[in-house]
Amino acid sequence: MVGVKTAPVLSCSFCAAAEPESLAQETIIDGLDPKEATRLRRVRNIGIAAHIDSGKTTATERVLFYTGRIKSIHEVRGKDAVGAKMDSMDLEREKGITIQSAATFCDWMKTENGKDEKYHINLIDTPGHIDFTIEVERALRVLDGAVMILCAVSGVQSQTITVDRQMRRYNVPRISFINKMDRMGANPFKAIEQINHKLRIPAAALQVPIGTEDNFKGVVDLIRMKAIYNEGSKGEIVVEKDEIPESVKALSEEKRRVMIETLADVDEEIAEIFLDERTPSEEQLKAAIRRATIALKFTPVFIGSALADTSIQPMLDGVVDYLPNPAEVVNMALDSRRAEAPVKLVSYNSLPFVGLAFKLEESNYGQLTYVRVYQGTLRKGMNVFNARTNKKVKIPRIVRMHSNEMEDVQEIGAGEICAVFGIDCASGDTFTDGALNYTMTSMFVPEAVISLSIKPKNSKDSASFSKAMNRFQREDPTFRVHVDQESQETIISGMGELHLDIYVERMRREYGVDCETGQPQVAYRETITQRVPFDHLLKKQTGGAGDYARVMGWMEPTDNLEENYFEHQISGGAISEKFLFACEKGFQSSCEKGPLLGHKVLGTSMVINDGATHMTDSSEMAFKIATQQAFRKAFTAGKPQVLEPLMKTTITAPNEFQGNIVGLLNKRNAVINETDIGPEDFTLYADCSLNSMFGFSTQLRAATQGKGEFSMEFSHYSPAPMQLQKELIAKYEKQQASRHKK
Ligand SMILES: Nc1nc2c(ncn2[C@@H]2O[C@H](COP(=O)(O)OP(=O)(O)OP(=O)(O)O)[C@@H](O)[C@H]2O)c(=O)[nH]1
Repeated sequence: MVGVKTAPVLSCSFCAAAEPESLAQETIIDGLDPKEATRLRRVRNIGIAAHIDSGKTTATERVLFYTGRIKSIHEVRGKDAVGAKMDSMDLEREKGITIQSAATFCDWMKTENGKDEKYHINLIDTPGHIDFTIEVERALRVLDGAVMILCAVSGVQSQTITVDRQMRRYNVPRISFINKMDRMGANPFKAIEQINHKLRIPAAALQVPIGTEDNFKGVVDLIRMKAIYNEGSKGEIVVEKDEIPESVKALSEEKRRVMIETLADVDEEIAEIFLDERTPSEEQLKAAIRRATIALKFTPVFIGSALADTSIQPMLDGVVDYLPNPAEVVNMALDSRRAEAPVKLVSYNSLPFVGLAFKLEESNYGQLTYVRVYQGTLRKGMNVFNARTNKKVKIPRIVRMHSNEMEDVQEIGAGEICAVFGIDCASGDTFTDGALNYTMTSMFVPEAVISLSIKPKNSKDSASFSKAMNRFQREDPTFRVHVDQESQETIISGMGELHLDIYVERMRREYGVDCETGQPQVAYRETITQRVPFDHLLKKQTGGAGDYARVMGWMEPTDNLEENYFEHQISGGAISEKFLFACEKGFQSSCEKGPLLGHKVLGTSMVINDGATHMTDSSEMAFKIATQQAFRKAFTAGKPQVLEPLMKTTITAPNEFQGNIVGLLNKRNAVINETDIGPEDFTLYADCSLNSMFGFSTQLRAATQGKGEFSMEFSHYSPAPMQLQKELIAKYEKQQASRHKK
């Protein structure tokens, strides 16, 4: 069985088109040329994703140290004030949070059957905070597997649930690592129980801890039944002992049984062995764990403490043993020459090149584009085609990234990740060598839900301000900038307050521009609820050439609240193609700023089915304006309403606070969809309007003695309560009136 990796939009059509049988044929590594197979077998592209502060960066620091990529370990917010390698931005080091995902690579020597085998691991450390979720999305889009880190005390937290959703969206197999075993109250089995029940993915420990908290010394490997300890000042020496300490012998036997039982539920071979009451061999167990993990049916769980330098190396062995190599994941593209038919990409160096630009970053040497090579080889000096723009570009320089440092390389093979300089493109563009016309589906970009007005305090900084805005927008598809035509204010929008704050701060630090910002605003939408016919004539005769355009048709709500739609049904040539195009432009620009509040229009369609043109007075401008005027009139007559963003909200807290939290949510008119009550903690899933969630974190803290936490993710737009609509409209009208007076 193989994992099929697609972006969400196309997953259904791909699943329908791709029979598992035929997929398997082309992706079984043994079918490849033996040299390619050996190379690919030793490559892993993985990401590390988790709830905020679970220890992703701390664990990555150990991985880099043990694989020899860095010479010493520096802690996140450590006393030496250096900061972890992967948090390379000053702001990240100060705040101790990861903002941008950082890519690196390392080689891991694994001893197999007494022989040392070298594995090449491309690794991306992603941010935990929901506001930087696009970084996780784009990493998961191009990675073949992931390590999901959980805290041994907190277990599955609100953001773990979001990360879980993202991993499912891109069909990413995962191993789990329960970190912070040295903390007071550490309980890995509670966390495993939560993975099973809250995330609903079968999980079982492959290890049992030897001691906990201050006494955490190592782990028992349940497959080989050996004790594993770390020695040396930084845990760099792994010591294996056949002797399992008496204190954990019974627990190890019990958890080994649980591991086999869990595997028997998800793997046929182990199920048979289990039913025959035989004992599976080490090889059988490892093969079953690998099969089930890659098939997304199971997650093996490792246990350790990154800060205490304990049991990181076995987790790295787990990456190699249980996460897929690039040939074991099916990646699909669409063939534009064959009506966008789905095609499988094969990680063969000798095939025509196909790569995906998944992340852009401004560096001191120009724009850096991260590329995942899915097929063929990317060589320095070669010409590649951007499938979106059809433009040819030469690849001047290829580097492998090591956080903010880079290493030049001549070429990069299929299944690998690199960065290139000097190509102009957008995030999500597909590149090919021109022989193929393939495009890859791009990643899911969540809606921006918060906006604020911004301007430089000092007008002399305008040029740097624009430069920074352009750069941030190119790099981050969830960060948007526009100028409000009426107020002439620059408005930035993004995923949350922290997201926008970070950009304001980066503007100051990286470009020396201090900014003034307005109050954060919710990104409302406007829509109509009724079908309205229109017949609008624009006619101006003021001497000389006049303006003439007549447009007829109707406007109505669309079935979904996801987009707007324009169509013309003109047959007799009453309006020419050129003018119809101007009408469409008029419609699009009207949708940018709705009549009710000046927010974007959503879920509205316009059909033009008749009209009139004047021989001399009609122009594109006249038709554009006529359409805008018709839009305004029809929209106002179509019982318009304000839509507000509803957020999928996940809250976790100890059980005793359930009443308080339900009270808080009721006050906000939230819809509680589900509550999971565990032995100590509960998780509550609700839809809340973003507007009602300002200040929620402070109230949640107060209501739970600081023990509750929550995360929010945009879900959909829904009509705002009548009272709020009235207030918002009245406020907007007042603003408009005072603007016109001025
Ligand atoms: N006790 C203990 N603390 C740890 C461990 N691992 C990490 N920490 C601490 O937890 C805090 C967060 O660690 P990070 O590595 O920054 O976590 P992160 O998941 O990368 O954080 P974000 O990227 O901001 O989400 C830091 O203060 C670490 O020192 C551990 O094994 N034990």
